[in-house]
Amino acid sequence: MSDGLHSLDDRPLTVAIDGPAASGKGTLAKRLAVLLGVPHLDTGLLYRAVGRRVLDDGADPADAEAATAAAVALVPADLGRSDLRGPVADAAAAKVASVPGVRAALLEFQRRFAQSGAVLDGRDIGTVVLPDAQVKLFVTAGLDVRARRRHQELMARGGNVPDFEMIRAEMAARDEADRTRAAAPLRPADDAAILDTSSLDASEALARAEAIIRWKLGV
Ligand SMILES: Nc1ncnc2c1ncn2[C@@H]1O[C@H](COP(=O)(O)OP(=O)(O)O)[C@@H](O)[C@H]1O
Ligand SMILES: Nc1ccn([C@@H]2O[C@H](COP(=O)(O)OP(=O)(O)O)[C@@H](O)[C@H]2O)c(=O)n1
Repeated sequence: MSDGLHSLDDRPLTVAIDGPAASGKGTLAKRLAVLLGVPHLDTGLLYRAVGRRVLDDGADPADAEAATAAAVALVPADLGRSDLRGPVADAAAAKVASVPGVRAALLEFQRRFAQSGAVLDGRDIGTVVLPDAQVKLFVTAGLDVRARRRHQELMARGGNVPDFEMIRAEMAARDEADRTRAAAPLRPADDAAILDTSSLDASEALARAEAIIRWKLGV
């Protein structure tokens, strides 16, 4: 564990990071986990993997029964698939994520993962998965900034990349669906600190997050 960064009480240190698409929450979560010496779980991968399973079965990711069955059948190897990124996986993930049965099936795994301390990033970590997390961050950035980051990320990965306008429109639609769904909508927890990374690079965002954590933990 990093110098002086430890839990407030006897509980293992848990950090909940939520925010919209490509706000930088995964990059921050990964770096914070290294800093704190705890494991990191990218919970978006769970929904992406469920979406892929439904597509493999030739079903509609919005079909609650098919999506719930896929979530129940999820195995760790699914998270290592190479086709979990890109517009098709994005859309499928957001559709299965609005199904309550899917969310229920994934909840226990996420909580167990955090039992000995962890950093989790997603949409409902501070509100539903780990409501008692010692530190909650809501990472955000302007839509244009986020769409540019995702566009560059996909370009660097190679292959067929949708143009910027398309990425921006699909991202706005997915954010809206995540914010307005009935089941665990995307919103900051009441006790979350808001971290806007629009004009911060990844190192600056990490430094800001570390300062927030030190303040929260009083160290
Ligand atoms: N603060 C930042 N400034 C600039 N680019 C960033 C920043 N944080 C992340 N990125 C880049 O933006 C893209 C999306 O970041 P990521 O952490 O995957 O976002 P999220 O997990 O919120 O979807 C990645 O290519 C990442 O390298
Ligand atoms: N804790 C979570 C994580 C992801 N999700 C869903 O899964 C989708 C993909 O999440 P992600 O974190 O991988 O997406 P990006 O922010 O990387 O674009 C989101 O758009 C949500 O619909 C969720 O509902 N709850």
